Order: sequence, then C-alpha cells, then structure tokens
Amino acid sequence: MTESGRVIPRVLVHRSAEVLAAAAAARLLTRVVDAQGERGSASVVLTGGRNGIALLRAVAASPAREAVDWSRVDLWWGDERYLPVGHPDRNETQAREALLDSLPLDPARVHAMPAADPDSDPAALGALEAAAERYAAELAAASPDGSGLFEPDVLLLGVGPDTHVASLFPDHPALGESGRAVVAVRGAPKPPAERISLTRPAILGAREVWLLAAGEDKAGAVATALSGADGASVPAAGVHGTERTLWLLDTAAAAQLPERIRPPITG
Ligand SMILES: O=C1O[C@H](COP(=O)(O)O)[C@@H](O)[C@H](O)[C@H]1O
Repeated sequence: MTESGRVIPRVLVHRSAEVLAAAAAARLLTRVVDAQGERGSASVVLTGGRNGIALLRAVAASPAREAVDWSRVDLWWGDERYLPVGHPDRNETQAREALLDSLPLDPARVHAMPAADPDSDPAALGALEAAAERYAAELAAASPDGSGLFEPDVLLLGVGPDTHVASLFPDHPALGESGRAVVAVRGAPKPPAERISLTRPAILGAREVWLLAAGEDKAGAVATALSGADGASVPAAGVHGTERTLWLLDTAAAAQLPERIRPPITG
C-alpha cells in the first residue's frame, strides 16, 4: 500500500502464454470458491481479447471448475464490441463459446452488455448511448445493499498494445469519463468503432483487478504502464483494485520491464 492508500500492483511473470492462462484460471477458480465461502456468491467481470478468452478456455479445461457453485456466480463484462447478438467478434459470444455454454450458470446472473440491433446502423446516434445507460442501470440494480456501488470480487482486463483496457483507449474522451459507470465509446481506434465500456471509476470499485498480457506486442505497453505513467492518458496505468492489483504476464510481455521492477519468472 502506498501513502495515498493505493494498493501497489503485484507482478507475476509466467514462462508462456499457455502457463499464464492455466495459472490465472487456477487463481480465478480459487478466488471464486473463497468469495462464495465468505459472502455466499461471487462476482466476476470478464474481459475480451486473446488472453481473457484463453483464461476462460483454461477454466473450461480445469477439473477444479467442479469446486465452484456456478449457480451463485454473477458474470459481468468490462467492455463489449457493439455488434448484434451472436456476432463472432462480440466478447460475449467468444466467452460463451470458450466457457459459459458449458457451465450450469443462472442465466439471470449472466449480465451481457447490450447488443446492436442487426437492422440498424450501430453508428446511428442514440442507440449506443441508451445501451450504455441500460447497462449502468443493471449494475446499479444489482448492488447488494442498494447503494449502486459495484464491488466485483475480480475484474479481469486485457491490455492492448496501445495500453488500452476494457474499451478505454489512450487520449479518447471515454477515458476521462467520471460521472457514470458505463460509457458509450464512439470512434474507437480498434474495430469496431462503436463499443460499450465500464469507466475508470467503475473499474476502481473492484476488490481485485487483474491485468493480463502475453506476447511481445504487449511489452511496450506493460513497461509504460508499470513505470509510473499517468493513468489519465495511459489507461492501463490508471486502474487498480481496492484490495489487490495483479499483473499476470508471460516472459515476452514482461521483456521491456525495467530491471528494478521485473520479478523473477514464477513458472
Ligand atoms: O478489443 C478488445 O481488446 C482488449 C485487448 O485484447 P487483446 O486481444 O489485445 O488482448 C480486450 O481486453 C477488450 O476486452 C477487447 O474488447
């Protein structure tokens, strides 16, 4: 913990993307079981992207998934590509294929972000903004004490090569959104241009934030974010959990970390 009360991130480096996915899956399963033991249920915010989906595949492959009571797990998304239901590029579609369709989840507890109307132009003014507002209302309604505070047990984030997390991109106005929990993102530099994202203040409510990055294309972003960059312009530098912040990397993504903060490979 720093003097400002911020939790210092812990960085773990695994020997490959496959080991990273398997280790993160084991960690997630344990965290969910522990949260259910403590509070009766667990809430997890999923991410899209290759590392987030690899983690879900690793959960699907793990016999330890039987240790979880999946009917008492709430699933949310940190961001979504605003595309029609079932579109292969939707984070929801990929998560369902990788894991969710094989779990005995309570459908009422699977909180996918709204999808675009297949018969309308997703860029048309209004619908995307209304979709973001609906998701914000869903989040507020689900807060356990009615306070509207969103405190998921684990919030997963992929890290883009440009340091984006969820659909908060560097120098995009959505990164500075402070008055709401969910924001409509237009003009995203990575397709599709229309997206929905949790805002930085919403992410900061999570008990644990885990940032996942594998591959050499992520090395620059990881080094920048962990070297004291300003979270107001470098999205990955500005997110943390209230109890814990974990950076889960493979050796390639950790390759440009300055030596003073590069931990030994954990396995
Ligand atoms: O588009 C997105 O990208 C990020 C990062 O994805 P990656 O494939 O570069 O790891 C992801 O975290 C986000 O959920 C997704 O919408």
